[in-house]
Amino acid sequence: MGDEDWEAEINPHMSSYVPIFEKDRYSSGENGDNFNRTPTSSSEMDDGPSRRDHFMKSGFASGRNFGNRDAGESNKRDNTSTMGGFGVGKSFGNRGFSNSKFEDGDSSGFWRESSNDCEDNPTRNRGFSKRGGYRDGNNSEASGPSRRGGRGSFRGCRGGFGLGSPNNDLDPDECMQRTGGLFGSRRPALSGTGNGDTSQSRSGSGSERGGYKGLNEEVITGSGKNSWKSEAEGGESSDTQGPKVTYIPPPPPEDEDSIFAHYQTGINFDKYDTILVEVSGHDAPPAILTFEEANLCQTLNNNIAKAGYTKLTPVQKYSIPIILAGRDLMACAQTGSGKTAAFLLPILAHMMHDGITASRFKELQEPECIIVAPTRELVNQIYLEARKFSFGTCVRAVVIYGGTQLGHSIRQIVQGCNILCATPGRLMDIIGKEKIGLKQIKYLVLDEADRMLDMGFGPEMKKLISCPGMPSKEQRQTLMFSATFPEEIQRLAAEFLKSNYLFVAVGQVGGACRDVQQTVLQVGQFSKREKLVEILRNIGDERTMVFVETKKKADFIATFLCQEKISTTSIHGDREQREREQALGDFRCGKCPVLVATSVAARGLDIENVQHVINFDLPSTIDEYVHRIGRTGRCGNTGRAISFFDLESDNHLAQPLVKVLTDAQQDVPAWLEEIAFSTYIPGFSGSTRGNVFASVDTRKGKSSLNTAGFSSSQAPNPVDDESWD
Ligand SMILES: Nc1ncnc2c1ncn2[C@@H]1O[C@H](COP(=O)(O)OP(=O)(O)OP(=O)(O)O)[C@@H](O)[C@H]1O
Repeated sequence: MGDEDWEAEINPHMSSYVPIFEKDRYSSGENGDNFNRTPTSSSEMDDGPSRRDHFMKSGFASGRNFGNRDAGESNKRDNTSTMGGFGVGKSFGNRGFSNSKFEDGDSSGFWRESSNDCEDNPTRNRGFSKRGGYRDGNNSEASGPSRRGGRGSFRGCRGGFGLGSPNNDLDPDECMQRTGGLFGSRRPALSGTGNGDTSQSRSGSGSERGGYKGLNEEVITGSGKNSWKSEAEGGESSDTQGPKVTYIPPPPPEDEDSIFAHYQTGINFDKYDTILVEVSGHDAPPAILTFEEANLCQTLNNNIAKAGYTKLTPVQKYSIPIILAGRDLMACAQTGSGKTAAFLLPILAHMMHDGITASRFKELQEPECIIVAPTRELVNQIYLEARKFSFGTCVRAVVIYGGTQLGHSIRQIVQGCNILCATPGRLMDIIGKEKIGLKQIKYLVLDEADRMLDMGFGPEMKKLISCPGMPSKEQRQTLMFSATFPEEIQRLAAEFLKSNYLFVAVGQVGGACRDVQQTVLQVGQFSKREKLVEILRNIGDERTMVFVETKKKADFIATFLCQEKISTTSIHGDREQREREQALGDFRCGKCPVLVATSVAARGLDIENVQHVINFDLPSTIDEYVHRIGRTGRCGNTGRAISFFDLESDNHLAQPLVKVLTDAQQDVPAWLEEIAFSTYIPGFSGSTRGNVFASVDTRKGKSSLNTAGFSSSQAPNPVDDESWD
């Protein structure tokens, strides 16, 4: 669709959208951080400061930085962003963005920006110009806020302005259903027709960080612009920092069928038996071959059967006896191969055997096990697994994560807590509030351990193990699991583990799951959208995850696809938690078969029937690639991954990509081999010989290669665009 068509579509709707804006839905921030102006009339939306307010309140990202700008600048920004976006009411989500005009001369139309999504980065401010159009580079009109305007507007549709049309929630139009998934979750708060949840965003979006107040939403402003820890620090809200988050996630269904709902293992499940496994370290107990050999109690065996598990996966065969023997473990096994049960089952078995503190109301709970993972959705998934396997036992699992009301987390905990599944920020908050004591900890599990120990979460993890009361590593059992384990991270991990820990490496060279058919296409930045649409049209309704590099791009591409009448939703760190959960729900149930995601969804998520992963943007590291494509082809099922390789930006990935493809016995395009050859990095080994396992135990001093045989120190640092926690 050409630019003109997009404008034609949006403009007739503009006038009817605008008056819906109601000034009294917003309140001013006391610290001037974010929302220090109150619109005085709806017409202010067309110019002046009110628009900034609108953007902030409509869930625009990083309210803090944005809001701190001076009024003059904000006015300019406001002016430039007006038309781009408001679209309220029916099908706004599409139209809000559809007005975005790309003046970059490209047919595919993506902006040229640094993938670094730092809010303060001026280069990022290139974006939507007046009426949402895009101008590249230094064009003053387009610079700064304009793009934000486009985005803010986009969010506005799902946020503050959804009342524009009475049809907003009811429109049976397919697009609207899509946008319901993509945009809908604040509507209830505004319309008062919701479930009583008066959600506030946590992760930016201008809300939790001080930017937005909806009709019946409670906002308590923080003490100033510095009251928020950076997201990279795993910053989490607490009562003293920023506005309160009031989102209370709906409880999961309690009936047995739902608890044990599972998908079928795939045709390649039995092929797991042929995967090579290496255990290193001293005195490793032998692997078990069947669940019976694990000698678990009857209740656990019943739960395993109800979960549909009849046969152990390799990582389970090796890890279960190791954990049962009380050993520390670092386990590296391919995506989707059952690592969660590999640690949950033996921990539960121990708990059942040794006895646990009975669940009862106590202000300070002392769980026996803490499981940490990098994203909210993943930690929730682990909790559901823990709940499933502990069904009918006296073990109580609890989940706490950011973006939800702190009081809710506390209420869950004080009712009793034996296994605590948590994201790091919320965990540290709760420990700080003395709701969790660590004295009884016997098991500390780091899922996606390489991520938990890298620069993003490593400091939080170190804090955790040095918290008062936390048993020393000699006194607790520490377990680490991931599909990737770069060498540097393994070294860091040693600080957490007893020196005699065991290392289990499962899987074929390169770590990518062989059940995923991988294709790499050479697609330039400005042809990507067209290609994406072409592929998605061919795919039809099959569930597809589309990965992009930045949060803004996720919004943009999702909206673009909606406009192309492809039912799409999105998940990324700037979306409110409620929106994230709604998006995942819509994707899981097939309402929106396309999920556009940033790397926040790259790890761990286990969603039935994801048949395709599309790397619209390749990630900056090969490990991330392995995790992303691992969202498909899980548990013996087959899947497909298509990656757009941009010669302008992805050449550094050519070598490790060739290795991953080769190791997974995939076709390697000649052009990719050529690039890999021409960008030769000394020390890189394209050969699979001598590097049979996805990761090797660094204690053997054998190799400095990580997943792709690519030294992590050579790999570029990932651009961390995300709020993970
Ligand atoms: N032995 C088994 N038999 C049948 N299904 C299993 C078995 N073990 C695990 N599964 C199922 O396989 C799926 C993938 O498991 P899980 O999410 O634990 O994988 P993972 O290795 O942690 O993946 P990732 O690396 O992506 O986090 C889940 O749906 C899980 O219930």
